[in-house]
Amino acid sequence: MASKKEKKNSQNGKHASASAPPMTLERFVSTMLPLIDLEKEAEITASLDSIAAKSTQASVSRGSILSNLKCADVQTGLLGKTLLELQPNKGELLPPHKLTSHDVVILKPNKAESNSMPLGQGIVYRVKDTSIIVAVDDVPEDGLNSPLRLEKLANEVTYKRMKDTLVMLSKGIQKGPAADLIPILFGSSPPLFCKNILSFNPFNVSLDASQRKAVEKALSCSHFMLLHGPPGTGKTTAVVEIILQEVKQGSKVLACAASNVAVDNMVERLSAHKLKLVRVGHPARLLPQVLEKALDAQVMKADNSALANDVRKEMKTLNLKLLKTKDKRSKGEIRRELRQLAKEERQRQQQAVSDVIKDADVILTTLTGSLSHQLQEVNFDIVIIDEAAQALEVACWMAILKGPRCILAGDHLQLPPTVQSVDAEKLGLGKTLFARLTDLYGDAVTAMLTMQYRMNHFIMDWSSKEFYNDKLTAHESVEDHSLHQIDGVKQTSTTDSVLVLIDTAGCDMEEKKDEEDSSFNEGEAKVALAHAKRLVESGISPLDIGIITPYAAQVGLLKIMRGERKELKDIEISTVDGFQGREKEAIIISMVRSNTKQEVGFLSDKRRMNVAVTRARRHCCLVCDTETVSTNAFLKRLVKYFEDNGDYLSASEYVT
Ligand SMILES: Nc1ncnc2c1ncn2[C@@H]1O[C@H](COP(=O)(O)OP(=O)(O)OP(=O)(O)O)[C@@H](O)[C@H]1O
Repeated sequence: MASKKEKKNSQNGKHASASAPPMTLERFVSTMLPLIDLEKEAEITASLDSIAAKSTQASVSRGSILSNLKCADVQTGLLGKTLLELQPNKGELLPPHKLTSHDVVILKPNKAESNSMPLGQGIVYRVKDTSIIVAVDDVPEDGLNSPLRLEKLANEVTYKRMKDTLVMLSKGIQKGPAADLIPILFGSSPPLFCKNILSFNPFNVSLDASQRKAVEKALSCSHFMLLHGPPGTGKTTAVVEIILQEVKQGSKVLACAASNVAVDNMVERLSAHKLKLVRVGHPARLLPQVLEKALDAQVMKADNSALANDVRKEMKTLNLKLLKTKDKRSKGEIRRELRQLAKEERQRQQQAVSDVIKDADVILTTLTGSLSHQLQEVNFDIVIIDEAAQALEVACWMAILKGPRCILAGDHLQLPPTVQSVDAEKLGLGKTLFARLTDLYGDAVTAMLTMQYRMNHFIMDWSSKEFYNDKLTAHESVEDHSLHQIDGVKQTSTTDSVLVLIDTAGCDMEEKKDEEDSSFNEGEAKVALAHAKRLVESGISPLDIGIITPYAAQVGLLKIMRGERKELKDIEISTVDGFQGREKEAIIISMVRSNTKQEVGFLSDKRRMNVAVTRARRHCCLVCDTETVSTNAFLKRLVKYFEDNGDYLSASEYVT
């Protein structure tokens, strides 16, 4: 039997069949509204406890509360935010917990009742083994010297904004800047492109032919375009060029992605150019290297902010005067003056924000961020969404409604966004706009990038044939690169090979299941670590090696089995899903499934295997039971490809 999670993920592999009726705006809104609620509930159940409803003790044991902390440090400096560093009151290490960077948290006295008022609210900025740092707007006046606890809050903003967007879509937003675009994205009128394809002078002179074509198509689209970027083909490079060209033509651009990291990646790439960039988002959620582009940083430098500061100083003096004044009438006058100044301070602050936003060429934010209050009244000439195939369609609409044109960049043949609710997934929440528009309009609206800059051609060819109609070409700088060409690496049979298949069939390495129904395979873990050790012994840096597997339980097992072995400490071990968008010189894939029933579970989701194999630059090693996995036709082709084009080894050679 496939596990619940596998069933959920196998749904991911399906696109709407050609015969499915095209989605209408009305059906989209009515289908999605309840699914957003389902997803919100699933997220809360999965990672949080409803704090009021459940006991604090239960939350502590599930890790959504960190208790018995002390405030070890208070620092200002993160663009006006204060960083509180909290450490365990007893012992050195924080207990196991589920708080991660960017979570919204509240701070309470350790013994406070579960429904008591918090001392403050903030965003988790950093999590270390020994402490957790939280960014808050205001330092609590007292309470920091006593034991504290942190509680994770459900981040309901995204869900609320998605619902607001659906309501806007259903209620006459058709009059807004995206009025003409909306019916096109639902298939009721066709998208247009300028007849004369615009030629352009590239800022990046090394753009390849497919990237140039994609930029031309983007510049000439009157409504929307899909930029299809298979692994390593320079999708973000093309997106950056499109943004630069649009700004050159006088457009105001909104550039978004679902994740903060992907947005910051665009900010970093654009920073080298003379552009007025503004990154909208909470400073605690931004990478340190892009902080100077943050809205808060630029607002602090604005004239109106300086004036607002002067007003605040004046208010401080008046407040002191108020304390000393006894006369009732004078007190009344001071209060009136204070109210007036408070109003002025607010207006100047708002003016400073809107000046910075108005002056910007490009605003960069997450899809959720595009509905933040600072952007409420702001419209754009074009909306560009990177990693659009990893974003929920509803989330994309938050940004799309802000402009008459949009470019969606992504690859629907890699993994889609994770949907936590099995029911919401089944009912279509995970179907992306990118995939839907590919089904609806296909090549007419798509520019595909075809030159890839990551993989040796042996690694690429399988993916190219299986997914991209054999259209990919490896750039000469990578097509034949192999591990032994890296400085300091010995030439051995392992570093010479690009593809390696290690077969566990007949080696007594059956899978097992943990209590959460996730599969693991001890024999395979041993083999994967042994192969990693061989690579390290040949001189490959452990930082250049990744071990990836579809199963969370196998990740846990691999980490336990690696233990304290120093030579393997820096090897990254992760699920395939957690590795999307990343790369390593050498990738070892542990497929896990090995059983007499010949079940392959969610290994059969083609997109997951596409992501797994295409993370590797120079060396890809597949560890699997060929007998079990070959029962699936797609996996059988993968195994055969490795057998035909790489080295075939038996797992018994690794575990003598
Ligand atoms: N025209 C080009 N000439 C040389 N190198 C390029 C070119 N385009 C992209 N690259 C290189 O290819 C790599 C991948 O580029 P980029 O990050 O833009 O790709 P991506 O498609 O967004 O990545 P991913 O596959 O992770 O989604 C980068 O190292 C980039 O410098």
